Amino acid sequence: MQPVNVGLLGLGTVGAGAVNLLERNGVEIARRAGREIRVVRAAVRNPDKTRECATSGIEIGTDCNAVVTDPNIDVVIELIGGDTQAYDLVMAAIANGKHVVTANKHLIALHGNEIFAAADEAGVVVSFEAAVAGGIPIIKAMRESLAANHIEWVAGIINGTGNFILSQMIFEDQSFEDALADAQRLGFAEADPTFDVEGIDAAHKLAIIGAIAFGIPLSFDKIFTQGIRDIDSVDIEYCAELGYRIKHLGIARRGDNGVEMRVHPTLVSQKALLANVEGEKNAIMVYGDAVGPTVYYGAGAGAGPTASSVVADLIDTVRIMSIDPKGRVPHLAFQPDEITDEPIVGSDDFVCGHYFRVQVADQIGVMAEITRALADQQIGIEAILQKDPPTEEDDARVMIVTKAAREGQLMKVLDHIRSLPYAREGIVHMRVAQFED
Ligand SMILES: NC(=O)C1=CN([C@@H]2O[C@H](COP(=O)(O)OP(=O)(O)OC[C@H]3O[C@@H](n4cnc5c(N)ncnc54)[C@H](O)[C@@H]3O)[C@@H](O)[C@H]2O)C=CC1
Ligand SMILES: N[C@@H](CC=O)C(=O)O
Ligand code: NA
Repeated sequence: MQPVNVGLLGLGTVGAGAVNLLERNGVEIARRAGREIRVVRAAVRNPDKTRECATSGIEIGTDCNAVVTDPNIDVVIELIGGDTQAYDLVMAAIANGKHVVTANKHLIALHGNEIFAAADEAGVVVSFEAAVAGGIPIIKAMRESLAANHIEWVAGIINGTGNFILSQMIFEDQSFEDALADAQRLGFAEADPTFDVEGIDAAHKLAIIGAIAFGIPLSFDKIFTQGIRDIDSVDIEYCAELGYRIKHLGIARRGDNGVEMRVHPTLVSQKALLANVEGEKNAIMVYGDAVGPTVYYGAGAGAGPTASSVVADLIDTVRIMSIDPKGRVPHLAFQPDEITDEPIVGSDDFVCGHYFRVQVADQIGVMAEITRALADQQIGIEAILQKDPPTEEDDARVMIVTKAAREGQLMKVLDHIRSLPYAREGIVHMRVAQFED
């Protein structure tokens, strides 16, 4: 049988990782795919740059359009990132009848609805396992292996760079900036690392997870998004005393009013599996009504792990090239005409435990006032910690973890505390994870 010809867009961290993997495991990969797979052409920005992979046998140029229109190419792998040029190129590849593999969550989260419709129309597949949690086969697990379940919630650490930074700050005493620089050097970070530290990359991934879990359109712009930049090391310490780790989580959950989709720093019980996921590792919990909780753990970033998913998608693509398009696994798990809009709830309706840190003048009655404000909103207390601040001698710091409560009610409490004459400026608020392993 004729080999399958692949055209590559971008030969950076993941592109080189994919070429290396195809080279190293080529024989075994061909035995699995049923055909030999060869990368015949690649478009790069700078052809003179030294690559992290062998390039013999690959025609290297700078014209991406020439790759996506090349009649000799069967599958296009898009690894340039971003959602402008990548969008035009992926749509052009589809229009030219090519199957596409991409690791680009930014592209899928923002334009996936349109891309998948075009792919279905053209009878080609667009695969994107590497786009969510790098090397962890979470798309396949949710789209195929859990297909019998009503999925109730998904919660996970889905940005390797952010988790790496938090781990380095806690265990290596590294500064935020130094840890981010290391993540960039190691190839985990996005081209624009603000995507990692501001939670945007995690929100891209959560949009994909939510669509696949609940049969809704990709809804990136409706996701509540907070990053890790404002996490203060004192809160890391206080939360540890209270029995929690701070993790940056993406959470998608079906509630009574619709679907909750949120990305933010979260207090996770130290005993929970997710609390103990370190470095660039990712872990995702999926709760299905039949299967119960399941956990998927592994490397969420880096050349090898991401290439593992890219090449697995490529093998799948080769296997299904001869199958009738109607019989293929749907892009977003649900048949295209079964995807329904559901309301995505606003932050006032999030229901979870809350952590807040407030600094107050150390006077009699202050604590009673704070606990009364919580009681007035029917919010129970899980734990309280009081500490002296390092400098202001007449002040006290109060840290409270509440029981599950509607966020709108908690906000009323915080507004009330802010209005008290003895409350200092700047209340820190984080949410507490509600799931159990
Ligand atoms: N690095 C990682 O751990 C992971 C990356 N991804 C995704 O994989 C994709 C690629 O990421 P990396 O390989 O890390 O990025 P990278 O920056 O190392 O590589 C991208 C390459 O594409 C080239 N490029 C950009 N625009 C181009 C154009 N118009 N024509 C030709 N070449 C162009 C760049 O020069 C660069 O060499 C991104 O979408 C990223 O979000 C996904 C999962 C993990
Ligand atoms: N920058 C991303 C790469 C993988 O998706 C991350 O750090 O998780
Ligand atoms: Na994945």
